[in-house]
Amino acid sequence: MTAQLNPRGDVAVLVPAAGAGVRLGPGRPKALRPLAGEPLLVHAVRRLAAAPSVHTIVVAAPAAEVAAVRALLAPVAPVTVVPGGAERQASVAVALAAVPAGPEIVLVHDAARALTPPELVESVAAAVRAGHDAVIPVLPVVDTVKEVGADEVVLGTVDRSALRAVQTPQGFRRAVLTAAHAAAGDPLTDDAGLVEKQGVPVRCVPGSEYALKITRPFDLALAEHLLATGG
Ligand SMILES: Nc1ccn([C@@H]2O[C@H](COP(=O)(O)OP(=O)(O)OP(=O)(O)O)[C@@H](O)[C@H]2O)c(=O)n1
Ligand SMILES: C[C@](O)(CO)[C@H](O)COP(=O)(O)O
Repeated sequence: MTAQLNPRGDVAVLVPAAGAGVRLGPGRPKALRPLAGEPLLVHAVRRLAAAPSVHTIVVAAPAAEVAAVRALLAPVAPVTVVPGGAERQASVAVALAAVPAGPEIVLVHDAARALTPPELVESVAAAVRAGHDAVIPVLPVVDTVKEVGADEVVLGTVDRSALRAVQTPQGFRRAVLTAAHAAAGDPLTDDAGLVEKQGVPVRCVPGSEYALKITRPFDLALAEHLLATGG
């Protein structure tokens, strides 16, 4: 059944989904690869559409797959599909430009984080609504972290108490994200990085283990297991 988005919602979600998935190995663009019989992107969009605050979803698809992605997502939720760029940052910029007037909170969410629960979408949006201009979900770093030289010899042990692993969705007041992308230079790996460069404080909220980024084959196997066991 096609989900309905909330016409009174205040959140637009941009979904960069144009990556190749090189680290996953040869195959179709990552967002279109199957997870328990459905493309990663379908899992991701279904969960976004289940978040009550979401008014708009814009997907940046691989340029050659725009028509296919429109057809794929039509039964899932009403979404806008645009062609993505060569870098994640460019894909986000194209999607941002396609957001209609209305939503004043914009979330950016990797298609590759296909099992992200709607509750995380809501908690990030709520933190922006509460007055934080930029919000990221984070998890503590669980391993010891070493700085290593080019010769693979350890230079030192990093104090991990101040480190966090960063997930998506990352949430922003719309004007803040728009300004950060307008000022962007060389591509960065996340949108909060662009906002940081503008001097805007970025607030952390608790992330979710289910928001793992499916990057390597092990991650896909883990996601399959999580789905099979009720994730
Ligand atoms: N030009 C790009 C590159 C990445 N992405 C998206 O950004 C998210 C995070 O990127 P990542 O998981 O690293 O995906 P890939 O770039 O596809 O991975 P790889 O580096 O292994 O090719 C993904 O949903 C991916 O589709 C995008 O929209 N446009
Ligand atoms: C945006 C992101 O998912 C936050 O962890 C991450 O930075 C994407 O990085 P990648 O190198 O493109 O996987």
